[in-house]
Amino acid sequence: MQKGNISVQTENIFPIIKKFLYSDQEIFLRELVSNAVDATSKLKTLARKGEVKGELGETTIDILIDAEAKTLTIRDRGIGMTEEEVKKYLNQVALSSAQDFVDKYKDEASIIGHFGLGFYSAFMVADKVEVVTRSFKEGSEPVRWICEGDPSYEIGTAERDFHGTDVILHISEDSVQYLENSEIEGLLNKYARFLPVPIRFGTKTEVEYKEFEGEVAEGEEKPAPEKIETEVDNIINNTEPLWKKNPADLTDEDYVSFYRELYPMGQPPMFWIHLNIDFPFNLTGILYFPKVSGGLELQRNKIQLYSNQVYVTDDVKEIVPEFLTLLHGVIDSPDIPLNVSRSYLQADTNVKKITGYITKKVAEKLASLFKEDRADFEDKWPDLGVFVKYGMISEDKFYDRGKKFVLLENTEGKHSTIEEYRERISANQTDKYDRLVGIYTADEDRQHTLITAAQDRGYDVLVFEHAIDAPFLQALEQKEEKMTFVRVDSATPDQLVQKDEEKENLLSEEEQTTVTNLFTNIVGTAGTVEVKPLDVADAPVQIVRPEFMRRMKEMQQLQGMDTSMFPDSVQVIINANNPTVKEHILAKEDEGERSENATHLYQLALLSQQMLSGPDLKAFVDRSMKMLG
Ligand SMILES: Nc1ncnc2c1ncn2[C@@H]1O[C@H](COP(=O)(O)OP(=O)(O)OP(=O)(O)O)[C@@H](O)[C@H]1O
Repeated sequence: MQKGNISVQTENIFPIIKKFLYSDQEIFLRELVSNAVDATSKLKTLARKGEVKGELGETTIDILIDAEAKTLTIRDRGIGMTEEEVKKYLNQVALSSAQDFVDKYKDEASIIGHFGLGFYSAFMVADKVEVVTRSFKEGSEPVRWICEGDPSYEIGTAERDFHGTDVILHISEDSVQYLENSEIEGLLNKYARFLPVPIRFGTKTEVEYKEFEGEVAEGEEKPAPEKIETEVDNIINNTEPLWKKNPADLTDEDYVSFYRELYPMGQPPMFWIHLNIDFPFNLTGILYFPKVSGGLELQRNKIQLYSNQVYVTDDVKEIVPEFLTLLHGVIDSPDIPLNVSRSYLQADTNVKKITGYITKKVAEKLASLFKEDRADFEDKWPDLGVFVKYGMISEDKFYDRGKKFVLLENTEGKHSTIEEYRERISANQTDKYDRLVGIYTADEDRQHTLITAAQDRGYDVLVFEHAIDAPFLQALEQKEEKMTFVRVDSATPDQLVQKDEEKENLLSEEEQTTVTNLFTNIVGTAGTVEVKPLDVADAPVQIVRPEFMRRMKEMQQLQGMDTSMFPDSVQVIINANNPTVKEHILAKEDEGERSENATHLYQLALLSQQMLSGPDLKAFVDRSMKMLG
């Protein structure tokens, strides 16, 4: 054995690396298996060029645990290294890159990817690393290199009858979990699932039943099938994941079964996009549209990021726009810098281009679905809507594309694009300021009375009942020309779309004052009272919540502010022109009867919006019975 000293200052590297990467210790396996894959791929490339003498033979990578010797070995049959190369790559490259790493990240709190640490990460879990390697080059002698993590190493001869490299980790006391099968299997599943070279970890038993094939004498039963168990290699990875294949060669079933492979528990996706671009950056992948009508949060963090089939992370926030994190699937790009900090990543021009590209592809896919089969698109809208609206709210570019296919649904289940909607309502729902007024409900059942009243006026009532709808209609108001939205309960039906016409008030000034005072007494602090000349056919008492005030309050609630101090700004509108007001209130001489009738009308208005409960509701029911009797 020859001894030497590694040329860089490594004495102090261990504590720093261990401290930095403690929580991410497990990436050592990804790094070492990636090196093994690289070495194997390089050999295959050389073989294709005719630069390898003799047969290539098996190229499978083995992961071996020896619990007794406390070693974990990563064995490849790749290009291997000569003694010179070991000295060059392991002593100089690997260890000096570790030094670079420490220099670079000393002051950096967050690190993404951790690539660039490579071979050296072995020392995060091992206190001694042994490498036995033999170059594919003809006449190469096997070499053994041993390093215990300090600057000294040993190099000498070894036994090995095939080319490639064994990296033998003598696992340290505080990392013994890496000697357990289940732990290693879990890590391989996470990081190595789609690596391009087969990776074997132990064996598994395959069971087969063989039917009895001999003669069965008459009256005798055929013997039960024979159970045959065979030990076969346990290859843990799929070397040709779907996203690397040519979309033209794939069927829908292929995509669906790949989705199942990624998310065994999930519902089948609605559709997908196969991404494939070489220039100006390299990116492949498949993005699936899940059914998102349920909880939004459940859907997140389902996109996995790969770099040349090596799993990197499922935290893709910096790479795809926020709304696209609702999608599922895989993005694979060697062009996303992985060894840098997040802030750098956000500013990176390649990442920006990738983000733009993905957004564009998603919008194009939706646009083509919309164009090709509108009926199907409408069927999927309950799941798609949230996603499209979210995108339109959060990305200007997506808004411009999305406005062509975003659908507004009305209470009759009819869907229209913004343009179609504009056309449909412009005649009847343009107000005196020349604005188009969209009318919507947030709760079809509860606001049924109000919806009917609006429809009686020929208004179209949209359904906006998802949490995303409030910011969405705000976005429409900002971006669309002369368009505004009001909820059915924001004004009396005739005032939803403000027209210029002044109505005559059938009550005298004095009568109006009497009615105002009477109702103010009854309503108390629950709201303000106003007497207005509405249509004769409109209800005598109505309750409205002005749009602006209600939205303000909702917004504050959304931001987690305590709004209990602000009363619900409810307005009680008395329809001066409804004959009931005259007949059942003003015409009554008896104060008590007058007040009782007014209370009854007020409670009817509350009831029609499901705002009546408790003792008030009981009083209302009792009074109704009495009236009937
Ligand atoms: N299993 C292996 N077979 C052959 N050569 C290897 C093997 N592992 C490492 N090497 C050599 O050692 C060098 C240093 O490895 P290291 O993992 O530190 O860096 P890297 O692979 O070049 O880059 P990265 O930092 O992305 O991992 C490699 O470039 C390669 O030449």
